[in-house]
Amino acid sequence: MNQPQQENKAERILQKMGWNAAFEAHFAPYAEQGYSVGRVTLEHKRIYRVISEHGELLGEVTGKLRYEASGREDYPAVGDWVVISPRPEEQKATIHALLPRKSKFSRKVAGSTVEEQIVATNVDTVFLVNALNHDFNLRRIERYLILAWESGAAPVIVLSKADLCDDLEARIAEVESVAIGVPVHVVSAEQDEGLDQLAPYLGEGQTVALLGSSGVGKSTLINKLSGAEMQRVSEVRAGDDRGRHTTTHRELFLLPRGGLMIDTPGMRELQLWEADEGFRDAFDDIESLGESCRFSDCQHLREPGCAIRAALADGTLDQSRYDNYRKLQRELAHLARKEDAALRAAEKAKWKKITMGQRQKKK
Ligand SMILES: Nc1nc2c(ncn2[C@@H]2O[C@H](COP(=O)(O)OP(=O)(O)OP(=O)(O)O)[C@@H](O)[C@H]2O)c(=O)[nH]1
Ligand SMILES: [Zn+2]
Repeated sequence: MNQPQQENKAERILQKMGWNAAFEAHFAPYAEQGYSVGRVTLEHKRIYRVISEHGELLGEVTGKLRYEASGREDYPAVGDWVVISPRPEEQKATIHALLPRKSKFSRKVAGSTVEEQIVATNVDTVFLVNALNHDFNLRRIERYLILAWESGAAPVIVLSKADLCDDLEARIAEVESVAIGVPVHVVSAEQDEGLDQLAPYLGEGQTVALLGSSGVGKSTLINKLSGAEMQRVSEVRAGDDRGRHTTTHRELFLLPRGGLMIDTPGMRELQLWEADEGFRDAFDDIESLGESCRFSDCQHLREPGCAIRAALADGTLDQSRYDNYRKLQRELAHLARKEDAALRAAEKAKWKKITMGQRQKKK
């Protein structure tokens, strides 16, 4: 292959992986210094699988990055674009830096620490998958919307298992009333219905992540969109073929018809933990109603000129939506208090360690 052809091919790989002008602009200063770039598809014990124009490489971060990192959020996560120096002959790379994230899904690290753990980044669209069976729950959709808005990815509601529902119109109307302006699509992965509605979100280089409770049909949907029993099945089969395992298992993967899918275990267990902006976006209707109360510090209890109570009375605001709003607000406030307490405890422990160290030195 001649040089330009090779360059074109390399560029095509990056484009398929979601490379765009915005990332390119952030990368420009690194490019000048001769660095390459790649996207993280899997993390395992601080070893990162990275797709680059040099193919798939195993990356490790530099000591400098580790030294300068103030927490887990400064380390690469699945979906990240990373600045690398590749060693293609060894299929390895050194990771020097992360490019700024377009969006991120995070959760609190398990246990009493208050560290943020990033489970997926640079997601363009998040499918909020909800089954249209007895599990259907508007309040859960409201909760997922907070997570979605907080992440910076655009939410799309996917109502799955349409074959189990005989009142579609009513369900859709209910969902639309709590997810104002959010696209809603009805599918049945099992019956292969409605899936082409999802194609626009899966154009070349577009990244989608799935959020939804256990059993709503996320794996089934991924398998259908992959056009094959790709995800879990290949992992099971990998048991008798080690070589295959390493080449097939990824948490960020290309779909055969273009588009990328993120399916990390962390995404599947995502809980609400910190979401000021996400909360306001998800309940924009209620928040703006509250702003038109006569008193700016209205508690919406007995005050005259309360816009919220007026809306509840005339039915423009649904009581159960408002109740959930209050409930989630309390929950977030409670989490924030817990975090503050944990943060203070961590600070205290740190200072104790430092002062003890100093005392020891004096001895
Ligand atoms: N009737 C019907 N069943 C479906 C449909 N899609 C998935 N299912 C069934 O729902 C069950 C759960 O599906 P999964 O795809 O494993 O659900 P999941 O969301 O990946 O679940 P977790 O892996 O636990 O998060 C399986 O028994 C599927 O066969 C559908 O469109 N219609
Ligand atoms: Zn009020």
